[in-house]
Amino acid sequence: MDIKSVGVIGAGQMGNGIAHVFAVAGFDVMMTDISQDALDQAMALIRRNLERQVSREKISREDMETAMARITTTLKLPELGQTDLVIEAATERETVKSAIFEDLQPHLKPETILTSNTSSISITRLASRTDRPERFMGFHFMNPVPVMQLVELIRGIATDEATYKTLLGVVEKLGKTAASAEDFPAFIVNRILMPMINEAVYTLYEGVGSVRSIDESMKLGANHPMGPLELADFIGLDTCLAIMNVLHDGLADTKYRPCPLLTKYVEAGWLGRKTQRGFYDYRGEVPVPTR
Ligand SMILES: CC(=O)CC(=O)SCCNC(=O)CCNC(=O)[C@H](O)C(C)(C)COP(=O)(O)OP(=O)(O)OC[C@H]1O[C@@H](n2cnc3c(N)ncnc32)[C@H](O)[C@@H]1OP(=O)(O)O
Ligand SMILES: NC(=O)C1=CN([C@@H]2O[C@H](COP(=O)(O)OP(=O)(O)OC[C@H]3O[C@@H](n4cnc5c(N)ncnc54)[C@H](OP(=O)(O)O)[C@@H]3O)[C@@H](O)[C@H]2O)C=CC1
Repeated sequence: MDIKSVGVIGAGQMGNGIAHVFAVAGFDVMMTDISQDALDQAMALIRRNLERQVSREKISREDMETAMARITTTLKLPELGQTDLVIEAATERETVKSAIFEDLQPHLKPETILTSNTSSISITRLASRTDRPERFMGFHFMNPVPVMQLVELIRGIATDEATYKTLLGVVEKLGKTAASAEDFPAFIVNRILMPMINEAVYTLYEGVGSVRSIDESMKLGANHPMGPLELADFIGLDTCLAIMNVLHDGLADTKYRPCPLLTKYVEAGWLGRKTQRGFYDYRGEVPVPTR
């Protein structure tokens, strides 16, 4: 199937990055969210990130303006029904995602491919609640989307070969690299990355290191571009906790139990960069550790 138009659901950090890369690659993009504020902020952020690419001579100013013109926003989810490919990038909660697909379904063209950018939730289960499990896939971008090369492709049990091949072609058109993962909790990247982040939180919780010493250790001692706590703040602590819960419930193994300190931060509403406070406080000039 030839994909020309894309619908993006959720204008958070992933939704805006996904809209950005699809628009630059020449697709028409329609983005929706439940809040007009989120849509406005996302458009402003896309412009800022495109400006950054122009200033680093990654794209021309003309290409930037063409890309911006390809993105439209709407608060009306049904309007996305006419797009060729839908990418759901709303909050990492199964009830939220299922409700979105249920609301969208009556408005979909028969041939539209449905995908979810979920970090961890069963693709087979999400697909089974739609009218097209054979045209449903996990389409997992990494953060920040304009920079990260990888896209995980996750087939549910019913996904057909034509859908998989279509998405492989889309990834190629984006100039990114696809990796196939089987549909088990958190797939590949987060199955490995999230227990490491959770372990970093335990290391903090048990007093083995401070926020700063843990992050410095992994940056300078293991050559990670960001320390694990800095990365957790970057991803969003709510998302990290949601992924750990999916791993814990889905694999029924205590080695995946979320650290109580991670839970406490989320309960406080300290979700990382997006709320300006997490393992670091971002409200001042420079980030300051909160423990
Ligand atoms: C949770 C999940 O489900 C899955 C996930 O996504 S897990 C998270 C995966 N992501 C990571 O692990 C990210 C780890 N961190 C990094 O790789 C780096 O710190 C980083 C790329 C985010 C920033 O790198 P940095 O060197 O500190 O910053 P900076 O110099 O500003 O940026 C590097 C480049 O990216 C570009 N960039 C950064 N953010 C950008 C954005 N949002 N949009 C466009 N370009 C961006 C910069 O312009 C810069 O480009 P050049 O190489 O052309 O100069
Ligand atoms: N953060 C990361 O590093 C990565 C995240 N992901 C996955 O991407 C998805 C989005 O994550 P992320 O962008 O970080 O999360 P954010 O919290 O930044 O954004 C989620 C957005 O979805 C909106 N939303 C919530 N419910 C609905 C709805 N019913 N319809 C439309 N929009 C809705 C939220 O609005 P409001 O704020 O008003 O609730 C918010 O704007 C999750 O599934 C996550 O696991 C995948 C790869 C990396």
